[in-house]
Amino acid sequence: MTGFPLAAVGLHKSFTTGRIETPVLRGLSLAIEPGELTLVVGPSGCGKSTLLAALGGLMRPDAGRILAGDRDLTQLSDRALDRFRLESCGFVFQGFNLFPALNALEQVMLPLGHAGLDRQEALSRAVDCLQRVGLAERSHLRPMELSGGEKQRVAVARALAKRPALLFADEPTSALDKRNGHAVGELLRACAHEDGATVLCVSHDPRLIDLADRVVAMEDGLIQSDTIRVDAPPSQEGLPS
Ligand SMILES: Nc1ncnc2c1ncn2[C@@H]1O[C@H](COP(=O)(O)OP(=O)(O)OP(=O)(O)O)[C@@H](O)[C@H]1O
Repeated sequence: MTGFPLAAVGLHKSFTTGRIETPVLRGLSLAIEPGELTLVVGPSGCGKSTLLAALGGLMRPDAGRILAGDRDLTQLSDRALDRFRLESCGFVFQGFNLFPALNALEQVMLPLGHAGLDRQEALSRAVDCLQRVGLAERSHLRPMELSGGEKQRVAVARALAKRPALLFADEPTSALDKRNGHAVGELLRACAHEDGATVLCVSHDPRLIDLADRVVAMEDGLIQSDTIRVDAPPSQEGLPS
């Protein structure tokens, strides 16, 4: 699905633990575009995941607006926000969020069923995406039988299979070796460049900087720098299956 512009306008978010209120986003504004892989980098705790959660409609900010195409997510009811996520968003979470009882193929197929695809189409997309992340031979295995890196690749396949307009990935290569990390980065980039999705990725991984169209650096809940990259990406290495 082709993406659409997404913008945070003056976002504020604080978390309160006991009596201590910690401001995490401090009036942050950022606009990202379809067809681009935007990478958000910055020190641990600076608010990257909080920004991603807000832009993906997973968390409501305390103040500010989130414009997704022609909608302001902060004005939507919980139900409308759930629908927005279901229809438009794919997520790769830091903790992978896989279901213990499902094998890799079922993990990828499940959200496709929720999105209304028939079983045959869901199966064909799931098989294709598991192959693209190099897991064709391991699609019958459950999370407890998979390595951390394999689980992460299942989570990536699940998000890609949905062909979302907006793709959010939080540290999607943290458990991956050089080759698989690069290949997942290439897949995120292809999702933006070939499918036209709006792709936002949060990462410490320097391999992704080379693949990103734009690198946004955060510090203390604000944008510190915003760099459009013009370098040609390295060639695709492909994945073992
Ligand atoms: N639900 C929450 N309740 C309380 N504090 C939270 C919550 N979520 C995040 N925080 C705090 O907000 C701050 C920013 O967290 P966030 O996960 O956005 O940072 P980050 O830049 O993504 O960090 P990392 O690179 O380590 O993942 C941290 O101090 C974190 O402890």
